[in-house]
Amino acid sequence: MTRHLTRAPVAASPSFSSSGGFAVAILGAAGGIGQPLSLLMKRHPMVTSLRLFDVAPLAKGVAADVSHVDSAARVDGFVGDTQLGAALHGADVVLIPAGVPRKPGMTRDDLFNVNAGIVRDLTAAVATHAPAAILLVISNPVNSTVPIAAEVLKTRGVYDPKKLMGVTHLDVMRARTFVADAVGGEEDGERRRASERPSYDVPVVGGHAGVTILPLLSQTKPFPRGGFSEKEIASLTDRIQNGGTEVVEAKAGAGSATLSMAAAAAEFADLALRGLAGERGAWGCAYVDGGGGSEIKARGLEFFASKVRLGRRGVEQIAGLGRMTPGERVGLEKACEELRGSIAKGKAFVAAGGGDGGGAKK
Ligand SMILES: NC(=O)c1ccc[n+]([C@@H]2O[C@H](COP(=O)([O-])OP(=O)(O)OC[C@H]3O[C@@H](n4cnc5c(N)ncnc54)[C@H](O)[C@@H]3O)[C@@H](O)[C@H]2O)c1
Ligand SMILES: O=C(O)C[C@H](O)C(=O)O
Repeated sequence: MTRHLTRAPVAASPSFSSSGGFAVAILGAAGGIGQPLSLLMKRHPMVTSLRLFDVAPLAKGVAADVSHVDSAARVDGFVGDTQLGAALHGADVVLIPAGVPRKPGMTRDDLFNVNAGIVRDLTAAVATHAPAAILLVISNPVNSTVPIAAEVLKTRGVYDPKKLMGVTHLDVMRARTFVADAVGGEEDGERRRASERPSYDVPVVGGHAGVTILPLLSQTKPFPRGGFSEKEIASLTDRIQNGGTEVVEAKAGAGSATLSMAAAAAEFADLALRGLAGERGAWGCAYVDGGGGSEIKARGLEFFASKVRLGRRGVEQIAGLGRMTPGERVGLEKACEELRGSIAKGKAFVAAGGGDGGGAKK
């Protein structure tokens, strides 16, 4: 473990919640997402301990680098299985962006063979060293990696469905951006001043892959004057569902979304931290156990992305799907059908291999 102090060391307590701050661990901190996410979490005013873990030795360099940013958080770098337990010990929030990203032509499910084992093993370590932490899974395919994490936590007897979330917030961020661009536009080629740019909230439910990404444009707030035309609905839905592929193709083999993902993960982690601190009104969309409420439960789907309110115990309230248009209902059918298979695949993976977590039991 390499320790970088940017302020006087805080007391060696497993959790700093009582002193007004939180301990955050990032597993996969040396990666494309992990690095900018480390920077953003270092700047978060509620973070007093930031643990940066990776199998790559670069995690120590990232920790050294980020530690020079002038904020309260103590930054520690950890490398390899033997340091994973120390990285996790007492963490309040654990973010997992570890795993391989897509290349052009691949689906997120094509990452399953590599990333399923990574998420399984890291979750096993979380179960041992930070069983009460809020666990935010970024690694793809999220629709399957979250069920994998749940099964591992169940095997270890520490599963709290309120504390496990798949991070789908990038879909929400994209929806906000694309809707604002479409509705606000740029007039006469002149760039609007930032203060004039309209801002919209669009719930995105379902999951995080292709047709499972279901933007509920009819629930956009504030609802744009004049609404959306059928053509706009079709093109916005398509762009939100394929935003990830747009970036994968633009990066041409060098990876997938990293910077926007780090921004989205940091924004979602902020909601989780605010919830932990007891703030009311920390609502966001995430892929959770029981998501979508009774309508989705009746379909037998255990996981679904929907609007959730975050609080001291993690997910404290799950919103129903609300009124949907006939077109959104068609989308819901497609999303549920695909999700059923992805969830089953994740669960079967753990059932076949056990939830013991291979090499990362520490
Ligand atoms: N949820 C989302 O919206 C979303 C968005 C973008 C990317 N992703 C996913 O996030 C993952 C990471 O993407 P990236 O671009 O950062 O990839 P990357 O290859 O740049 O970084 C991954 C990092 O994980 C590390 N790693 C691998 N195995 C590990 C282990 N067992 N323990 C700790 N660290 C380990 C690697 O060393 C590397 O530093 C991918 O699966 C990608 O598909 C998800
Ligand atoms: O598209 C990917 O593979 C990465 C991520 O899931 C995204 O939506 O950007």
